[in-house]
Amino acid sequence: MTLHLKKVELHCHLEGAAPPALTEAQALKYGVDISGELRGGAYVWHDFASFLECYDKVSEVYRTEEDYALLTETYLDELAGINTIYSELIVSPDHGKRIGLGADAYIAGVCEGIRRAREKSGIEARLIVTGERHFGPESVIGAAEYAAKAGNPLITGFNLAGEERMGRVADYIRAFDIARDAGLGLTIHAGEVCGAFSVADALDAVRPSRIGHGVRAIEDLDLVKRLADLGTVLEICPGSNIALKVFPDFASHPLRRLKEAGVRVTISSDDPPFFHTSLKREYELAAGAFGFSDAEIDAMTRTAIEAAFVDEETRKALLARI
Ligand SMILES: Nc1ncnc2[nH]cnc12
Ligand SMILES: [Zn+2]
Repeated sequence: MTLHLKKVELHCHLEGAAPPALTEAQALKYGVDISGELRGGAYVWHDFASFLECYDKVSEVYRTEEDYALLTETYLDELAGINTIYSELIVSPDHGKRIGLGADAYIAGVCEGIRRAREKSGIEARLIVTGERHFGPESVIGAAEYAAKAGNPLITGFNLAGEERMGRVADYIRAFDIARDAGLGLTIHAGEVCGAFSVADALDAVRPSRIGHGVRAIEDLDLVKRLADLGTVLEICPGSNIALKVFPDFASHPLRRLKEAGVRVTISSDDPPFFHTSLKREYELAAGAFGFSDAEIDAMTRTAIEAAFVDEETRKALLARI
């Protein structure tokens, strides 16, 4: 039982958190046939590529500022209900553009959702703008430029997500330079679908303070030592990794081995309903399948706050609550 533990989440894609029932209602509202992507209350995909396609299609039924406010509020309310005090949501202005809403209205809706949730429960949230590799390198630069120029105090980070097998991290350096120059925190999806080389690429080309997943670093023990020495924080999403068959089962998942090697690890849910998980379940897995004590779980939560893309005053206030 982990309900009593305060929780923090650093890695959750907003559209990836869309409850199937809400998506169903949205599809009905707009007369969109979603039966290829959502059946029997579950999202339908069979591998990483088809997951990304499903994700993009599901995103198309969130079309207005209010749709995004509702989606954000719904997810943050769920998190607050399990004792979560801080959440970083990965948002993609490109998804807003693709449905004709536009990046500004997309972000305005998300910010309104944050405001509503915070008013009810006090949950604190920040946004990480992401570029999607499968939308092409130019769009990733566009996402970085958008994040840099937005002047929105809730946008505090920049990420690279999407099809990891498309290009190498070095192809996206310009986007990260733009984000770094704007003072945004940097994180990169690496070592999820691709092997250890992808994590090494991220460190060589960008050296972000955090890496999304990074779990396949375990294939190269020198790289694991490098992560530990650098203090790079891994945003680990065990349920996602098992659903995507990155590892066959929790017994072979490297969360504990990475932690014991001195790597700074945290736990998140990634795209919870797509992967039949939730932040609640990820904390339960940490206690159950991985056998971490409450003190060890609290230490990971503290690591997450230390690595959060927030101002120092907020960080201090959050740390005081663990
Ligand atoms: N797990 C994941 N990896 C890469 N890109 C994503 N976009 C949404 N979920 C993702
Ligand atoms: Zn992710």
